[in-house]
Order: sequence, then structure tokens, then C-alpha cells
Amino acid sequence: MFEEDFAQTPLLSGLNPEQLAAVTYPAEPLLILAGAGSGKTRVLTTRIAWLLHTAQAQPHNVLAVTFTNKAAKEMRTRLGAMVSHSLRRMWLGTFHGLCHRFLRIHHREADLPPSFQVLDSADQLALIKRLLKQAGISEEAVVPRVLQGFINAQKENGLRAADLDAPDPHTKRLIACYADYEQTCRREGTADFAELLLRAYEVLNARPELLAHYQSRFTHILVDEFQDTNALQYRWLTLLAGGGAALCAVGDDDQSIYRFRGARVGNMADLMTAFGIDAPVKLEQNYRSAGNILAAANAVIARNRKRLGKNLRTGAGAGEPIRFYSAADDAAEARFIAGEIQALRQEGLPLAHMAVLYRSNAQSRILEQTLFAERIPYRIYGGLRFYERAEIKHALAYLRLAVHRDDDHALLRIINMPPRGIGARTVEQIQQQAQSAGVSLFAAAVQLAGASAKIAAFVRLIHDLHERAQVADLAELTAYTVAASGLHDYFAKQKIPAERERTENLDELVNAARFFRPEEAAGWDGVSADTAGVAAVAAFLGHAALEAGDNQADGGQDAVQLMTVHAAKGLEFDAVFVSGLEEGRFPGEQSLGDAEAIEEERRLMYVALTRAKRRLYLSMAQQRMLHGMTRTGVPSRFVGEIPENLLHFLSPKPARRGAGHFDRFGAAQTAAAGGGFYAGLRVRHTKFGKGVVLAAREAGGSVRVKVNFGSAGIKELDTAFARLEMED
Ligand SMILES: Nc1ncnc2c1ncn2[C@@H]1O[C@H](COP(=O)(O)OP(=O)(O)OP(=O)(O)O)[C@@H](O)[C@H]1O
Ligand SMILES: [Mg+2]
Repeated sequence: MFEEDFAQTPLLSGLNPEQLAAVTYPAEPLLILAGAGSGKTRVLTTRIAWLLHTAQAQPHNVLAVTFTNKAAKEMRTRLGAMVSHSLRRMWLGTFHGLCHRFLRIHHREADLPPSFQVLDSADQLALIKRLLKQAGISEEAVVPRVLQGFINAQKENGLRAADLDAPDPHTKRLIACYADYEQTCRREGTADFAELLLRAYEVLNARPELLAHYQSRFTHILVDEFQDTNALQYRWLTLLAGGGAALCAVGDDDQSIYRFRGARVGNMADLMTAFGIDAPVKLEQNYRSAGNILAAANAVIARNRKRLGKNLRTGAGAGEPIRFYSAADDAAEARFIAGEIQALRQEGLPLAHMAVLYRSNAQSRILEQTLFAERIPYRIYGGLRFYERAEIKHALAYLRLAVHRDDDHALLRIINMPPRGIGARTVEQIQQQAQSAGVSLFAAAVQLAGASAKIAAFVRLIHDLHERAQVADLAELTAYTVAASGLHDYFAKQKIPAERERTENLDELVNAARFFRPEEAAGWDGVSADTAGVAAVAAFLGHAALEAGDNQADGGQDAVQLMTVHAAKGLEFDAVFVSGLEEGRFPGEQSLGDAEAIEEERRLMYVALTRAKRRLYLSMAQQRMLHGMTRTGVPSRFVGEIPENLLHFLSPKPARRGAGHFDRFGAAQTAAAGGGFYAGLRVRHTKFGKGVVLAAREAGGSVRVKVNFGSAGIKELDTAFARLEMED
């Protein structure tokens, strides 16, 4: 009888009963545990819209954490279509993006300079190499990547160098290097990715007044992909939610694929204990994939032993069989994929609705080559992205020096780029001077400028950029920097076309600066929306560092999506190709013979399979070049785990295809009302406890309401008889 009431709230229409219950769950801690494609992300987004729509929360009361910047942008766009609120003051982003935003605002409390720089992982590695060299430690004695992994792992466990001790000399040495690294970052005013989180956590933990402020501000904290949070992220979340916020976490233990980076599935159980959640809410209907695809994914994941247990069914038909293709070698596999893509495209499926997935980045090269040769536009997620390109990093290094002249790392990058006759010997002199005087490289260069015209010219350039950074508009400053540094000219003069094309990227950077809106940036809307001055440059640089970890949304050209399975998490495509399905590749070599690692690979396979909506291709190569040697490929065990009746073994023939479809969310307009009760009103019932009104209407002189009482379920009550207290 309430159908028509829900129709008046288009926000909620189309949700199934479990989804509806989760979306409108009272403001209490809630864990949603559900399989791929069951609408977890949709529920999370709709819940935020519902909270805003029913005025249970204002945008600034919401803290929402997504796994990638892309997901955050998508959520913001969807929300924008669902509610009329300005979302500027809502904190929506990745853990890193949100902590970055927090630290920009509270840099003083965090003991960071206002223009502190974010080091991406390449910057971090370069810094580590520099420190090892200075300390006279060979890269054999301490492998830079090992040290990098060590430092990040410690930080992700909330540990500083001073907290650590070890009996063995090697670990002792790593700890000493970590201490040295910490000191340098402090001096140079830089923070790596793990530092963003750790510092934000430490500041909140050490300052009760700040914590209280944020605890009372964020009444609703929502987290997507909760299964992949690490120990520090968990602590940060629970600290913020500790003041009574309604924490809503959604996740899927079967999709936990970041164990190697410290993700803890155990966080789910811990969360339930810590927040008194009796049982997770389950969503069991899959809306994404055709029946055969889902059956295959379910069969594969069923082999894992450590599972929390949930079901997934689909209302869709079986759909097409899953296509399996075994190619003679990797080139033939790539040609097969390209051929199928062409066929699908001819039948009207946009390229953007197709994805090619692989286990590791190295596999993309041959696919790229083939797609390029076949003139099929493609886009790589997780490859060398815009902000990671050399020329862009050069230009950003100048900008960094403009706002923070003591950034040694940036200075070393560009002191002779473009070449200005400052050779390795001169750089060494500057380094020695810096060390003996205990100052930054730039300060040392200033001291040596009298003796060298070349150094003097460089110092003048940096001073000039520094002065402009104080007053100029961000786009102006970027344009000026690209030109005055000589970078643009340098690339324009190159003979090789690919080198000359780098000028286009520099122009694109100026463009990016022009369109930079701090509030839409990776989770940070800045202290002010002002685009002039040092704060804007620092925000832009932080954005660039964080954005480099994600997809670049460029061009708008229709293109096939290429990415690792890790990067595909949370996404969906009409047609998906899972390539390289050989033992030692997927599952990867390091996992063979390690039961736990195989389970993680299997979860990865589950993620890969469940990205597909309608058509799924699995492929392998019988021979593949690896490290300059031909290797014979044995089919992946995961293919064998799919019931054979779901598979169709293919000869390379193209097949037919239909067009894609979209989902639309209607904009929310009206709330049902009756007798003072309205959707979103918080109520209390003597028996059922706290609840939220879903709908209310007058019928035959009395008012009937439908209320979601959380764990007590959804009840329909007559207000004339039921003792309902209004909470607001
Ligand atoms: N009630 C529904 N009616 C129709 N479509 C739905 C419904 N719920 C979800 N969907 C659609 O199903 C697809 C999967 O939803 P969503 O991405 O939210 O799932 P998910 O659980 O987050 O998946 P994953 O575990 O892969 O992140 C989306 O296209 C979504 O719009
Ligand atoms: Mg999702």
C-alpha cells in the first residue's frame, strides 16, 4: 500500500527491499557485506543523497571515502544529479585525498610548512636513493625499493623510526635509514603518501579539541571498499567516528586484493565489535552481470576457504556463454582481442564500454602495440599517467621551487634541465657547500652564485618564480614557469617528433592549471577557493601528485580501457577481456605454492570476472616471451574452476553484439508528508527503538507511517495506536 509513497521519492525508487533498508537505515553504525555488483556503491551514494534530501545531514556533516579519485568524482557527479545541495563542503575523496585536505588546513598543528609538498612514490624512491648515497650505503647493502617498502609498511602500522628497535643489524640499519629519511622530509617540508595518513592521524590523536571539532562535524562517515582498508586507515576512521558518528561501511571480503599492501579483512570483524554491530546487512541480488558470468565467478570464489559467507543471485537471464580462447602465442592473443573489439564496435558497442584486463602492467605493452597497429583507440589506467611524464614532473619541480625554495629534490631534478651548463661537478660542489654549511641546496647555490655566472642565472630564475608565486594567478604562473624555465623551448627544438610532442603536454599543464578547481580536486577543496598565491600552487601540486595515482580523464575520445585487475575494482563494462590466464601469470608466479597467496589471486580473479556485464572473454597464450625466453603456458587453474557448461571454446571468429545501456537516477523533488511525519524524520518506538520514517500518509482519518528501525526491521504503523516519539 505504500508503493505510491515511494514513487513520490524518486530517490528511493528502484531499490530492492534490502537496499532500501540500508539506504534509510537509522543514524547508527552499519556494515554492509555483499558480493560484487550487488549495489553497494549505489547504496552508499543513495544513502548520502537520502540523508541530505531528508535534512538528516548537511553536506558538511558528511565524510565519504572512496578507493580511487575516479570513484570520488563519479560519486560527486551522481550526487549532484540526485540532490540540489551544493556539495562543496562535503568531504568526499580517497583516504589520501582527504588527509591531504586536512593537512593543508591544519599544517600548523601538523608542524608542516604551508606549502608542504607531496612526494609520489617515484619522488620517494629518488629521495631514498639520494639519502643512501649521502650516507655512503651501497644499493646492494640496502636495496632502495626494499627500504621504501619498509618505511611505508611502518607508517601504515602507525610506527615512527623512534618507535622501532630490532636485534639484527640489517633491520637496525633500515631503521636508521628511516630516521634519516624522516628528518630530511621534515627539513624539506615534504610528505609521502603514507605520511599524509599518519600525520593526519597523529594530529587528531594529539589534539582533543581538533578531534572534538571533527567528531561533531562529521555525523555521517561512509566508506566504500572497506575490505581493503589497512590498519592505519582503520584507526583514522574509528577515531573520527568515535564521537558517535553513524559509520556506514560497505565491503566484500571476496574482493580484498590489497593484502600485500597491508589491507586487513579482519577490520570488518573488528568494526562490528568496536561499534556494537550485531550482524552485517547483506545484499544478495546482483544487478551487474548476466547469469553465466555470475555463476562462473561464484564457482571460482567458492574454492576459497577463508570466507565470511554470502550469496549472490541474479534476476537476469543466463546470457551468452563465456568465451575462452587459447592463442598460439602472446602476439596472437593480442590480435584475437583486437579482432573481437573491432567486431563488437561494428555492432554498435562503444569502445569505452569494453575493457581489457591483465594481472600485471608489463602485459600491456603487446596489447598496446597491437591496438595501435589496428588503429583502435585505447586508454590506459594505471600506466604512465599525465602527471608522471618526465616533462610534466620537470615543470612541477620548478613550481615546487617557486613556493618552497628549499626543496632539494626538486632542485636536483631541474638544476640542469633544460641543460644550462651546470654539470655534475658543479652540482657536487653545491651539495658539499650545503652539507658543510648545513643549509638547503638552494641556499648553497645562492652562496656560490658570486663565483659562477651559470649558478647566478639559475638563482635569479628561481627568485623570479618565487616572487611571482606570491601574487600571480595559478595559470599565469604555470605559463610563465614553462616558458621562463626554458623547458618549452628546449622540447620545441628537439629533432625526434615524440620529444617535440612533449611541448603539447606542457601546454596541457597550463590548461590544467587554468581549469583547476580546488574544491573538485582529489578530495581537497582548499582553505579558500582563491586561485592566487602560494596556497593555490601548493594545492595544485598536491593534486598533481595524488592524481598521478589514478586515471587521467582526457580527451573524451571513445577508447577501449586497458588496466590491471587491481585498477578495475569497482568498475563495470559491457564486455570484458581477461587476458594472460596462464599458471605463473594469473595466478602470478610468486603465489604458486603459497595457499594464502593463491586465495588472494583467486579473489583477484573474482574481481576480474565480476567486472563484466554481458560478455566475458578469457584468453591465454600457449607461448610467451618472458625475460627474453620463450615459455610454454599452462592454462590457469582458475579457468579450470569454471564449470565447463558455462564455457564456449572459441576459434578466432567474431560474434554478434547489441548496444550498451545506462542507469539514470531521477532527481529528488518531494518528500511524502502526513500528520507531522515526513520521510527522514527520526523517531523512537518503545519496543523497536530508534527509527527513520520512510513514508507517511493520511488514510481514513489516521496517519500511517512506514519506519525503518534498523536491526528491528521496517514496520508499518498507525500513529494513532503506535507510540512514536519524534526525535528531532
Ligand atoms: N536496485 C537496482 N536496480 C537496478 N540496477 C541496480 C540496482 N542496484 C544496483 N544496480 C546497478 O548494478 C550495478 C552494480 O552496482 P554497484 O556498482 O553499486 O555494485 P557494487 O556492489 O558496488 O559492486 P562492486 O563490488 O563491484 O564494487 C550498477 O550498474 C548499478 O547501477
Ligand atoms: Mg562498488
